[in-house]
Amino acid sequence: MSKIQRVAEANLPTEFGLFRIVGFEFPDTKKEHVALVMGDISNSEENPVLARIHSECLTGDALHSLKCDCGFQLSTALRQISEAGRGVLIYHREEGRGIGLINKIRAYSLQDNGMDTIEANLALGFAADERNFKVCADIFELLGICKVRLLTNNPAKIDTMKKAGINVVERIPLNVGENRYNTGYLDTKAKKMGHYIVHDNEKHYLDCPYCQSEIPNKK
Ligand SMILES: Nc1nc2c(ncn2[C@@H]2O[C@H](COP(=O)(O)OP(=O)(O)OP(=O)(O)O)[C@@H](O)[C@H]2O)c(=O)[nH]1
Repeated sequence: MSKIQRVAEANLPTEFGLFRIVGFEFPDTKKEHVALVMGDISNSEENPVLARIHSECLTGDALHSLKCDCGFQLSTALRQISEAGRGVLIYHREEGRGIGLINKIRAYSLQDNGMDTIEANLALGFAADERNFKVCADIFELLGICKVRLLTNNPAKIDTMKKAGINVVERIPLNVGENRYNTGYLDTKAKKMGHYIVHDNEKHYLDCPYCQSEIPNKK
């Protein structure tokens, strides 16, 4: 498979401020991803860039679903980047953890009947997570970024970045939008996928190797 290429860019005013939107495309498959960029990101070696890898979730990001935390994470990440005046959000077009929108709806139907988010994927013949985050490392590279402070609860994103040569100097938790419709989903991600989800404030400090410096009063 060919490597993704940077193919287009323009200004994108948003409710969180003025971003540049940069478009990326695989020459052979025409598969597209985008990044929203704010501020001067050219000097990440000296000043690591606040960054978010956000996988596509039409239901959460655009249709205000409460079944997941995606829409809340998207707006919070854009707000945090805007407040910092500098950062990048990669909008990673891997809907439904890579199974696509219609299959995610099929998975939701199985969840309506009692399965959790992982069991539903497996029952449909997919892996728990079909995403490939390597393309996001390639996008960071095309943007000239080598060091990031990553907004995420997902250890797989950090591992893939590190293996691909993107230095994650800090993990910044993104625990927002918990509600009675997504508590089970968040629990499953924590228990079965190792996500650093916090219900009580201490937990992720203890579990997350990237957050050790934040442990209050740690000896
Ligand atoms: N298959 C499936 N996908 C889901 C479900 N709920 C949400 N998703 C998808 O899960 C993905 C969540 O993306 P992210 O929020 O970037 O990733 P994450 O793995 O939760 O990691 P962080 O948010 O960075 O902690 C999106 O692609 C959603 O469309 C579900 O029940 N089943």
